[in-house]
Amino acid sequence: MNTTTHAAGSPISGEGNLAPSSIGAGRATDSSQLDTTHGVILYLEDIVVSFDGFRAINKLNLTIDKGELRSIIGPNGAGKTTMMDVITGKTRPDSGTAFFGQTIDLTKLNEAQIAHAGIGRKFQKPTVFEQLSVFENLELAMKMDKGIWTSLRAKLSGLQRDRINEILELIRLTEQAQRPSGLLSHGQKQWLEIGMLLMQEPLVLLLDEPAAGMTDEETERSGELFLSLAGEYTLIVVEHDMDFIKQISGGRKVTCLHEGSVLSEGSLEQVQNDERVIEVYLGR
Ligand SMILES: Nc1ncnc2c1ncn2[C@@H]1O[C@H](COP(=O)(O)OP(=O)(O)OP(=O)(O)O)[C@@H](O)[C@H]1O
Repeated sequence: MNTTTHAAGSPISGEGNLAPSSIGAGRATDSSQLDTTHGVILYLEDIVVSFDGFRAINKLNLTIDKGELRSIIGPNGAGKTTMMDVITGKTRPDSGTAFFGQTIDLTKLNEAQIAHAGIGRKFQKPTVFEQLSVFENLELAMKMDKGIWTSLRAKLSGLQRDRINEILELIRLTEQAQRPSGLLSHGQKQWLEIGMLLMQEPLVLLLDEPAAGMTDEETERSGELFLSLAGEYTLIVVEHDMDFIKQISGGRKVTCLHEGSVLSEGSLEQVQNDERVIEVYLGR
């Protein structure tokens, strides 16, 4: 489920009218400024989110290490979207602890402040500026805080141009740089949006069902992209496509949510063989 508004759970709005939904409102924290002394970049403890008395998140505990590529799975309604809403400040938890690094209390910040601190989110539906070229979309993402038209008119420095070219390579859209982004395939739009997130130099990227609607080839390319980003960035990927999870997880941890808390966590093999996961999610 990908609601943009919440009936309860203390909605905190903050997205501008012109900005695509994945774009945060400013520069990210320098990675050297974030205190990850114990290797932990995101720490959720006993998080509870209720909607009219129903606990969508029920004493959720989750610890993500810096540089991790964590896959989150679970049946519909397990609380995956709500968990991301809590991390990004879209929904304020009723109770519990949520820390970014050792010192940044996410429950005290709004969406824009959290984006600024270095947590970027990509929603399922690509929201690029279709009339603008791929290059211009990346350019805008970098300079969003100045406003759209000022941004487009302002001259790029050599360093900024290099950065855009670097991202174009990474998302494999160098050859499409001058094309209007509306002409890209669904998969290419998704990569462009990831590129737009990267322009803001986030430390953590939250990705909601990134493989949805992609061809097999695009899905595989996305997997390669995520694997190349892990380490330098921390990625949290919510996904239902088990082949994709298999590609990106390797020996990495996978978390299965159910009824608002962690049902199982471990390697994909461990989670897939967990009787409780088979029961509620994977089936026999
Ligand atoms: N704004 C809301 N008001 C009331 N109930 C809500 C609201 N948002 C989510 N819920 C409920 O909370 C539970 C968790 O929903 P959530 O969208 O987080 O699950 P999910 O794991 O992301 O599911 P899916 O895989 O279908 O996207 C569901 O039962 C959902 O109906």
